[in-house]
Amino acid sequence: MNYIEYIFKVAPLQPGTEILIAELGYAGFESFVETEDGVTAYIQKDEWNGTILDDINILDSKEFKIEFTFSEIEQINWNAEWEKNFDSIEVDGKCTVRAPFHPTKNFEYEIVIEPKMSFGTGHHETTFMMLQFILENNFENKTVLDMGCGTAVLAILAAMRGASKLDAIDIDEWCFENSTENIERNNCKNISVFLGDAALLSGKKYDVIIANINRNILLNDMETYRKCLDEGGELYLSGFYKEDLTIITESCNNLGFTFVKNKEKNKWVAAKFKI
Ligand SMILES: C[S@@+](CC[C@H](N)C(=O)[O-])C[C@H]1O[C@@H](n2cnc3c(N)ncnc32)[C@H](O)[C@@H]1O
Repeated sequence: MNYIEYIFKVAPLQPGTEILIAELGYAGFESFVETEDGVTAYIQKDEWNGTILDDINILDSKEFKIEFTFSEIEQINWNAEWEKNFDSIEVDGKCTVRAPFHPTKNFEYEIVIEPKMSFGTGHHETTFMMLQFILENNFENKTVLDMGCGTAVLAILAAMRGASKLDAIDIDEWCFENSTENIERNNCKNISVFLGDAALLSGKKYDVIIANINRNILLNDMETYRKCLDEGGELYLSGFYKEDLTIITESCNNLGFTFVKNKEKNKWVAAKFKI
């Protein structure tokens, strides 16, 4: 499979690189290697088009100077790239997310993720805050949907926290395959993975829905999430910026959800709602 490789030089390096990676991730770039002066980002050639950078706001920002070149490259050894660039993370002293090549750590919850090209290593603010929510709340004997599962890291932690049965759904074939591998690797036998979108949810019911996707998809699929939850159901959302919390909350309120609390990290938000 061929990829398009973008080499970005970013000044000032931080927070420019961090913001750029977040925006590229949401535009569809699938893997990032941080370099001394910026970041190299990859997207599969068949998912690339010439307008891919049109919505990357930081490129128009006067605060940062960003230069880039791009070219087509052939197959990449992702594991070698990740081994060079991926550190394990720790969440609130209770949970670690690491790759198979990291040494084992003595945490209450140890998640092993082969990240490859799927989103969901815990490094992104939205994943991190959702992991925090899962650690802080009761998942014992709950049925859970992880919508937009990426690597399935959220479903895996929810399973470790006692959820009884889980569905993990992603629209991206690579994420579907990667989630399947990660679930097996973490020995979570009660998680089923599906390739698709909210259309798969017709007639389904859960106690908890976790969805870290993006503002527009969350708004679009909110009514479907509502239909999948009964009284007492919980909804955890992320993948949107601080300024979008109002519109997300309004959409939830219109469907009968009550806002419970939110978290903020850099410019990202995660929020909990209840029905
Ligand atoms: C921001 S990532 C989150 C991954 C992981 N849940 C995490 O928290 O790190 C969003 C994921 O949603 C998937 N996605 C995008 N649109 C979707 C849709 N309409 N339905 C289901 N999944 C979708 C993407 O493929 C991507 O893996």
